[in-house]
Amino acid sequence: MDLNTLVSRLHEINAVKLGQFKLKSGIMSPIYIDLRVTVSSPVLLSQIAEMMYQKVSQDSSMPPIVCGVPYTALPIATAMSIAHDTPMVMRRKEAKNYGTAQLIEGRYKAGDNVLVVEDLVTSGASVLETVRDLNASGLVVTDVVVLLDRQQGARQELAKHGLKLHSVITMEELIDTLTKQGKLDEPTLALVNSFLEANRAVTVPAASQMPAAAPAPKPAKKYLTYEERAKLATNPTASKLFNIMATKKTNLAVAVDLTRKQEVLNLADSIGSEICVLKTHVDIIDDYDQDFVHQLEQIASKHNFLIFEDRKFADIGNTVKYQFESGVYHISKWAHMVTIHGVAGPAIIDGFRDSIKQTGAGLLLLAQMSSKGSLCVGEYTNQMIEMGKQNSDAVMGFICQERLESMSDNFVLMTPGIQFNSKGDSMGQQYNTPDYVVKEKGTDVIIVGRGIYQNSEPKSEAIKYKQAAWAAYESRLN
Ligand SMILES: O=c1ccn([C@@H]2O[C@H](COP(=O)(O)O)[C@@H](O)[C@H]2O)c(=O)[nH]1
Repeated sequence: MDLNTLVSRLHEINAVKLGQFKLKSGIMSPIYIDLRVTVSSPVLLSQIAEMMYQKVSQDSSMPPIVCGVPYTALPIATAMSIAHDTPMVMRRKEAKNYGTAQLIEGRYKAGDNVLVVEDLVTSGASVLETVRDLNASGLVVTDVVVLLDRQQGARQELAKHGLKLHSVITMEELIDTLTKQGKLDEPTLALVNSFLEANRAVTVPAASQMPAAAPAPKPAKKYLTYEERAKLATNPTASKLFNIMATKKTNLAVAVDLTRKQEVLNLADSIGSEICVLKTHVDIIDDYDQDFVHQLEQIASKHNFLIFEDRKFADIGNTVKYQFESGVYHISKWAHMVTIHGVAGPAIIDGFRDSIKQTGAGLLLLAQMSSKGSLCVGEYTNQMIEMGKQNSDAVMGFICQERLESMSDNFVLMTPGIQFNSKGDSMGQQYNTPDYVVKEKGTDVIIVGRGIYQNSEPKSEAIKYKQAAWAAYESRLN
């Protein structure tokens, strides 16, 4: 099929849309190419796949495996794979948290070269996300093929990572052809041209960034040290916490769920040398006042630990802003980190931005919970991880029960529901041991409550938890 026919067919099936459209990069565009509709035109879909295959074969040698960028390019890659008997692998957008938990599905071996197939590119961000996961699984990517290059910086961005972009048609060619076919009127043409001129380079969002100059792919190292993670952290409190853990050799956080302020302060001072974080629920303290916070801050700086208010915010952005900054507790003034649920959607994070900009505090997203029958599982968990990745300046990590493959090393993983000698309580709490969650499940910080503060010797019990969690961390490095 020639380009003229291709453009006609795309126009006929309404894949070329004119109006105002928000692109993945966030910019508004007067033209939008929606190749998802091609799934309803199988002959055209297979012709598109063939044109893309031929394009790569002309310019380079065709890699032996194809991988479509989810989701629009999956049918294109599948059509190419079937027509040429070229094996395909599939990248999951989020690793599943059951079964094999693979990010890349299909049969392959480290070092195999994969052609990345995408419908179109603007900044190149989606392609880079897929390349990053393929690389992390030991696969090599040298070539990327798209139907349409929007000519907004992707070619240059991909080249920085050693990736050659092949495109069947460019935006200029598409516009030119539509104009010649009488499908673009003068005012629209002027609008599209000035948009393209003003948006020659669209920035790749931080979440899609890969190290410049694509590294020689090698199987990912499983565990980094906390010192190394401190350097990767994208939130200042995450970095601080990794450093405190490395310096004090402790990955123990204690949940002090006591109801009198003096009890909390006494325990904080007694176990302060053993912990990296002290977790509070200030709304359960009967005699809470600002003096309590003042004293707790002094104890925290004396022993070099961080204060974590486990408030579990869950409302709309505007409300959580007040809950965080105002009221009786003024949490934003003293808490180094707080927990939030994602049920309200990602805009909840905007409620914290003003404060966080000033203090560098961190948000912990509840990706999983320790209680029986928790609804924070499966796709919800995946969405929380994605929310964290999209806001990695504000989000320092996750409350979770296991390290999932999609949780990158810049995040701190904190796990409640820890006791040596109990499996749970009568109200749904479930317990695991420090060794199980840190070594077997790969999380970073254990959060222990009643196992320590209800013990008759809380300090010596804290030392036992600290030693067990640290030994689990050290042994997973080997
Ligand atoms: O999934 C979650 C999230 C938070 N928590 C909190 O951790 C402590 C655990 O206390 P224990 O006495 O060790 O059971 C408590 O403050 C919870 O609010 C959790 O348990 N599970």
